[in-house]
Amino acid sequence: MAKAPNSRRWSLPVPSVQELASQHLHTVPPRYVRDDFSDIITVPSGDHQLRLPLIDMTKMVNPETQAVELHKLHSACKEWGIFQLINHGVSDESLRNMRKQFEEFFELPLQEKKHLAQRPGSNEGYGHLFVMSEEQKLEWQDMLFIKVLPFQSKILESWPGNPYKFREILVNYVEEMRKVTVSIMKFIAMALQIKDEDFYESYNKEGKCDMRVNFYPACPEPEKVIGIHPHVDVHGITLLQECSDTSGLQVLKDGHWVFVEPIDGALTVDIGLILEMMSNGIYKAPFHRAVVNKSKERLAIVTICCPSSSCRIGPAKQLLQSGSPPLYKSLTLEEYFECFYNSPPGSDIPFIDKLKI
Ligand SMILES: O=C(O)CCC(=O)C(=O)O
Ligand SMILES: [Fe+2]
Repeated sequence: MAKAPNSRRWSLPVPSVQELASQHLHTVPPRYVRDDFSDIITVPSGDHQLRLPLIDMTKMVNPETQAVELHKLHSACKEWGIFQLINHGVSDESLRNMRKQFEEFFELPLQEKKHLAQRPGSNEGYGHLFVMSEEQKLEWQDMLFIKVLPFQSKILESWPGNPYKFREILVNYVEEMRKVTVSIMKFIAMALQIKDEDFYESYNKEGKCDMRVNFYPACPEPEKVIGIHPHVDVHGITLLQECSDTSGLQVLKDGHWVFVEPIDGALTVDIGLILEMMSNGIYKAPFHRAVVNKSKERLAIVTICCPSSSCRIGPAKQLLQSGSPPLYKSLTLEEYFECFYNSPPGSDIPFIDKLKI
């Protein structure tokens, strides 16, 4: 039996769900059956669904429409913590190319993908996150986790070399994602009336960025499994590219799980806990999860951004000048992640609470 991880920094190896799904099972194996969820709805119900706020980047740039769009952005971040972003400047070509590369990666034979399998001690690679015991229930997904920024030539080797254009396309994609992240953070600073340039510049050249690409195969009993368990993102900000029109991502809004309906070319932007802390709780990192589909697979490319490691994680000083008390502790990025990785899996709420004053 493999040695169990002693922190969330690495994960036990688990079977490939894609391989399981290819056996055309009629039922899912017990380890995937989630009796702990009673509210799994796997297809949008139509008329009465709430819709995520939609933010248009060009309207934030245009002086004539800026004030109104910034107000929308502020409300979206306060009330939802997540929104869909259109006209964000990332080219269709870049989105399409990246999607194609990841689709091709997941279509490779298992043996080929296993060249990138996670190793004990690290989350990087092909596998699963946060599996810490042989008894733990599993999610219905396979995942590739790679570090992308700050870019160093040695991290190239940990990226797929097959498909052969993968690395070149990823370098371009990440550069575009970095630009859009800095722009969003700049508009968020404006919406919060924070004048400190570090608030957004810390996501620029020294900013950290990882990618998590989730592949959710079709599932014979989708209402019995979970694609990704409810969680808040612990980083600064997450940009998610949907690769098809299959919905799966859900956000908890006023006690209800709301589907994020894919919009062609849009990015879904999700506030992470670091940004919640920096905004002194004005913005909230939302709980979200993914469900899976009976007949369709789904692929989501998730770019996870953090400020540079020299940045202090805690309420922005300008938000405290009016006498508002800090609601969160202030710590280094390293201390912050130490605290996260050493919290047991499934304990996101205690983790957040540990950071509150
Ligand atoms: O794949 C999805 O739709 C959700 C992914 C997600 O929440 C994550 O990777 O943190
Ligand atoms: Fe997430």
